[in-house]
Amino acid sequence: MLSLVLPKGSLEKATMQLFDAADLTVQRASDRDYRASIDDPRIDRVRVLRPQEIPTYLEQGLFDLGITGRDWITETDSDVVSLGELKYSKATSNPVRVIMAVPDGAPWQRVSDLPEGVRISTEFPAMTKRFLDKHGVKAKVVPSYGATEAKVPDIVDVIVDLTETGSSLRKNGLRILDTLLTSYTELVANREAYEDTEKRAAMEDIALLLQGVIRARGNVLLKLNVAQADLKNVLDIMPSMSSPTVTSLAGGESNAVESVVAKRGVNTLIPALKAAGAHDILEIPIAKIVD
Ligand SMILES: Nc1ncnc2c1ncn2[C@@H]1O[C@H](COP(=O)(O)OP(=O)(O)OP(=O)(O)O)[C@@H](O)[C@H]1O
Ligand SMILES: O=P(O)(O)OC[C@H]1O[C@H](OP(=O)(O)OP(=O)(O)O)[C@H](O)[C@@H]1O
Ligand SMILES: [Mg+2]
Repeated sequence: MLSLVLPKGSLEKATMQLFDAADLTVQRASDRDYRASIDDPRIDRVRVLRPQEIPTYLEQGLFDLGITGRDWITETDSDVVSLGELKYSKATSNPVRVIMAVPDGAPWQRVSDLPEGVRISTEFPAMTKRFLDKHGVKAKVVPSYGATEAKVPDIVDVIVDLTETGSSLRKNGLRILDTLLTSYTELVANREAYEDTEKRAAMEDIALLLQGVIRARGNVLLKLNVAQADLKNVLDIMPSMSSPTVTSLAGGESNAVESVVAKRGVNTLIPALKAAGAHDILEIPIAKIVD
């Protein structure tokens, strides 16, 4: 029923992993296979394409639903409907930023310091021109097709590029002057398809599954048993999403407690729970959390 377009490149691996974890496994013969399928009654066609082109194809109605970065939606100024941010990038769950950067030793401290005729290389010429206009800077914007950091200081004076971990900027001796955009990966739809009741329901189902996986990341389920006398001590230190579930065990003075907790911190939490009187402690991975 829905046609779906997924990003090739930086987001490809993380997107395939997300769909797999959402029980929407993308089937394809190899990573060179750009026509894929998903064994799901709501999805009838899957294509893998460059994220730069995805907003335009969605706007034109060539696909109903897709995944791309907010950076390319902004750059192409496409009229699409967002079904929400999906919090993952190439390497982390943090957003990427479109930044303006200059060599460490450059004399400029802010955008308005840039002299007339300054040369700027970028994969985002439209966004860069809008930003320069806002700051009243007249520059020569040169389109880049990648490896943008390598072009300063000899080919251009300034770059506008993406940064995620900051490692490319550090390796190339660059300093951030300003941020043009903070960009998450997004689930986006064609406007007309989104207005169709059945298609919208299918899109929302898919969004729910994908968000459920993202929400579960970094969390685990802890289950334990504790005697009635120690219950309060255990509950005092047990974190939870809302409040821990407490069930009394058959025939006695003992309780089972379960709670969703952040994985980070479990290394200190489990010994603390044990010291507070908990026993039979289980740590269980969670596939999805749907609010
Ligand atoms: N660390 C990252 N570096 C680059 N893009 C990222 C990163 N994390 C997420 N993205 C997103 O992935 C998309 C990158 O698209 P792009 O077409 O440039 O792919 P690419 O992987 O950079 O391809 P190539 O390696 O050929 O440059 C953008 O929407 C961008 O926001
Ligand atoms: O902050 P970081 O974690 O270092 O990530 C940002 C880098 O990743 C992207 O490059 P990409 O791999 O797309 O290569 P390209 O420049 O050739 O497009 C982007 O253009 C930056 O160079
Ligand atoms: Mg790139």
